[in-house]
Amino acid sequence: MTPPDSPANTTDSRLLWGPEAAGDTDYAARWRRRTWQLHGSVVLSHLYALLLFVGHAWAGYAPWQALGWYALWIGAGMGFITWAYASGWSQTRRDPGMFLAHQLIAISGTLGLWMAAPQVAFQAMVMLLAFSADGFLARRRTSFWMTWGCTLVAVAAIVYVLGPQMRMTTDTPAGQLLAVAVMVGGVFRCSLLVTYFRGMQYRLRGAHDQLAGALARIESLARSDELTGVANRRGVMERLQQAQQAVERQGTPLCVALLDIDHFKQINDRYGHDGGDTVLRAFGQLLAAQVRAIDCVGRYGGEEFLLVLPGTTPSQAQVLLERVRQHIAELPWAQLVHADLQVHCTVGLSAYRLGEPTEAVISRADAAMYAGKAAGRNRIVLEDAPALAPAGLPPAGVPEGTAAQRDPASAKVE
Ligand SMILES: Nc1nc2c(ncn2[C@@H]2O[C@H](COP(=O)(O)OP(=O)(O)OP(=O)(O)O)[C@@H](O)[C@H]2O)c(=O)[nH]1
Repeated sequence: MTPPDSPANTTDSRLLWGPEAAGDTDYAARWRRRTWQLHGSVVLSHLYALLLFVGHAWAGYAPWQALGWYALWIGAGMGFITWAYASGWSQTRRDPGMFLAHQLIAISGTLGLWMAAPQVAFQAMVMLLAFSADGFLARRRTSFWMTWGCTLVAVAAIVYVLGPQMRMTTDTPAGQLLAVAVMVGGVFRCSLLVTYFRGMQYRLRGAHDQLAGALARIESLARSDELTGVANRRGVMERLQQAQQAVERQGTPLCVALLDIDHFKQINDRYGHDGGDTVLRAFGQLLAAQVRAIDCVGRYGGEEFLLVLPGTTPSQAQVLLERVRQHIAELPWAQLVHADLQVHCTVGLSAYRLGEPTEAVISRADAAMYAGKAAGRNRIVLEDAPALAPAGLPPAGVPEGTAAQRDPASAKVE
């Protein structure tokens, strides 16, 4: 019944600890409700025990006087605990669930009855064990061991002292019925505890599943780019590092490509930030659709995308990138942004060399990409290779031809 530690919101300095002390009002309300439920179940169990002892007295197995003292003791104890909960006094104790008090009242009451009416010792023992089963609920080590220690000592002492007088009340039909009722009550009380723990287990499992789901979503968000839906820089770099490790083990090829949308600033200037965002989104989604499942597309910077292509040679990568380049040109930009818009990109491609850091392969792809920009854009440049013009397009800067031929995006947006 003792609450676990809880986060602090606003604190109540009158309290030593517990949910109210930590200012967790939701948790405090839940905890109070559960405490009252448990307390209610204990009170009902005592009432049931009392009823059984009334039966025993009525059947002549126990003196009415002993029963009276028992009822008085348990009634006073339960009254005290109810007051402690209701007044908030229990919250100032180190054991706000009053766990130990519950146990001591039950154990001492049952022991008293046992001594006063040894004829019902067997029944009292069953009840004592049932009440002591609450020991499972103790959070504090001392409460747990004190409960079990007291129970063990009490049972052993009584068995040694009253052993010869102990007997089952099975010599009359009423006694048999009472013995069965006692057993049923004991088992019922234990099963209540099991049900309580089962409920707690399910609640914990539910909370755990929710947390695991939330964590998975957070992890995925931490690695994906909100605008385009592809991996963000962190995500694509992690993927590159994983690919690098596999390549180091297996010696398979690995290529990286850096794709930079040409004259993106002018796209932004002419069609607004929303138009630019639409271009980025469509660009990222097209890349993701064109690559294999083991490849990774990530937004490396503003209008720069990084492709990680494990198991791919530079010539295979060039085929893929050429296909991507053509698909980009064929995207329905007129519907997406504006009829005048044409989008193309410059790509730098490099192949991973065994033993080098991942930054090195990216830096070569970056250098190749800048070589492509310098050579007129809209082309794929392999590291250490001359930045040739793409098939079907004259190299940028060629004086003859239209502006669109030289540089479609810039020509349209300038
Ligand atoms: N709409 C939009 N624009 C962005 C985003 N991130 C960066 N940018 C813009 O992208 C533009 C990049 O411009 P530059 O680095 O000059 O490159 P560029 O205009 O593409 O020129 P080149 O790369 O030389 O062809 C800048 O104007 C940035 O503000 C974004 O998330 N959304």
